[in-house]
Amino acid sequence: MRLCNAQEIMALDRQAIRGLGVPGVVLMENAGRSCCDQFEQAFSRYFPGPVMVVAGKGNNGGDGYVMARILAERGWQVRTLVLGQEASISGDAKVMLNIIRRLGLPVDFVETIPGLQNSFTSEPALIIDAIFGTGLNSDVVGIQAAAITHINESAAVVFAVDIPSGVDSSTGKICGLAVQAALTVTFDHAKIGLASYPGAGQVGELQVVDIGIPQAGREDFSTNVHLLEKVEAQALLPDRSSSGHKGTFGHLLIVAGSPGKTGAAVLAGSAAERSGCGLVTVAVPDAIHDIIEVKLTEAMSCPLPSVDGLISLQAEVQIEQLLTQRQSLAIGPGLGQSSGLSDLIKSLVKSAPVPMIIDADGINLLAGQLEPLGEHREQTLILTPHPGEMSRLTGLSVSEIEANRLVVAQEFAVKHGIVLLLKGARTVIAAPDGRVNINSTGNDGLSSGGNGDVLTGLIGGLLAQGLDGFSAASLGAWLHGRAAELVAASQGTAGMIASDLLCQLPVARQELVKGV
Ligand SMILES: NC(=O)C1=CN([C@@H]2O[C@H](COP(=O)(O)OP(=O)(O)OC[C@H]3O[C@@H](n4cnc5c(N)ncnc54)[C@H](O)[C@@H]3O)[C@@H](O)[C@H]2O)[C@@H](O)CC1
Ligand SMILES: [K+]
Repeated sequence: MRLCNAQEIMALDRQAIRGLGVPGVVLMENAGRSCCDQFEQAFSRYFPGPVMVVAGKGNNGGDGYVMARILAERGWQVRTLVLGQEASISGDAKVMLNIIRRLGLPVDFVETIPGLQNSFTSEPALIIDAIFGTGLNSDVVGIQAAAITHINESAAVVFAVDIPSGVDSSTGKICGLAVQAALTVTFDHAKIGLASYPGAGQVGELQVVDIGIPQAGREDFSTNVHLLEKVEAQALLPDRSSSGHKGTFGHLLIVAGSPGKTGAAVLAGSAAERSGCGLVTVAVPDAIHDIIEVKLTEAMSCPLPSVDGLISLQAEVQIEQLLTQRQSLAIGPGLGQSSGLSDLIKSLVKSAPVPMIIDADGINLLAGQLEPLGEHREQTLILTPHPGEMSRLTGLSVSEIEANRLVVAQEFAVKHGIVLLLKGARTVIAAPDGRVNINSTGNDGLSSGGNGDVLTGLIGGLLAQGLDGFSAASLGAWLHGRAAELVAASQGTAGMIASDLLCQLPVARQELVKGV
């Protein structure tokens, strides 16, 4: 699903209104009416209410006045609370406000927090949040903040117009606080903030409705952010010839593992086997090679020279030799930390002749020394940090990263010319050219050790099958999340372990192949 930011939707509105002459009140009427249709469809069991529309001073409030009028016409008991003086409402919103005033529908204007408290004394069954939409441009304070607190503390079911008030529509950042909605109806396009956490957590069910912005005039409109749903994931599947052999489907080299972390190497190797790639070699420190030999069945293994159990810098020659006959490299899971490993990673980033994915300890080994990222060959480079690793890479705090996941990932990818996959609920995948996918699959069962190793092996395997970095990372994230959903369908999420995902990876892929 295409996602747009506030500027993009405003540009579309402007083009419709100024460029094509579609009156703004027509769009507002359509928006309010579509909201009413969705509202009634979802909440008919609450008929006839009471319903309270809480309106801000802008056009989001204007949509709220339209809803108040249409719902009242349809028999609902509606009253409207405007956060501001009547004289402060202008433009299209004023036109719509005037109509409900002339109709004699109940409207209160409140300017103070004590006034607001009086207005919330009678509890509505349903609240329509029309305080802020795409026009929100700073943290919410004062009466609007108090209104949002009242809405969230109320037992009423909440419907959000366009976006839950307080969520930044361009980023998903919560501007101080935000309405928690049960249903959000948004206009023309889903906004980035509705799909990207933390804002996505405020949305409830999401519906996108047409409000009559013409298709004509959109020729120049392109958005570079997408919600990665099944249809988008399907388009990323690598070609697979039925007459292919193991050499056709690529050979991945995984460099991973250390004493105490053999499982990371095994999980990455096993996931790569389940990715559809033809051959997998797992190269580990010689100190643990015997263990890996026992644990891995289909994948090949290879011992690398080690110091104190960790792969040493001397391994570089052997890795380069192996890479001459491999199509991709995955490095990082369970590697441990040493200065030799740090030098090895930096050197491989610069010289690896194949697409490469770096995860876990591989990322930590790069932290604070990002210069090599700018020197990597023309080959694809993918980094897959969780927010803690992203914090070490960028110097930002985890809360700063989590508050602005999309922008942080996008800026890093563009700045360093790499693919950056930021893990977490709604994983963000950012390309060096600024494109971003927000993954739609997954669940909290993925919040346990080893799942990142599975993702690394899976993406490495997709790279070996010839996908470009952005596609491999995106498809890998989708399949990984979908596999977790399939596991959860039979056993729930608590107690799900990383190896549970392995058998479900081909099932998830098959869903895409078959389009079921
Ligand atoms: N432009 C159009 O043609 C249409 C717009 N529509 C609605 O209009 C909305 C956008 O309307 P607006 O641009 O008027 O903006 P909003 O209604 O989202 O916000 C109202 C105003 O609040 C002010 N504001 C921003 N941040 C604030 C803060 N933290 N504290 C206090 N005040 C703050 C801004 O000046 C803004 O104009 C959309 O979300 C949608 O609901 C729809 O009616 C469809 C048509
Ligand atoms: K809203």
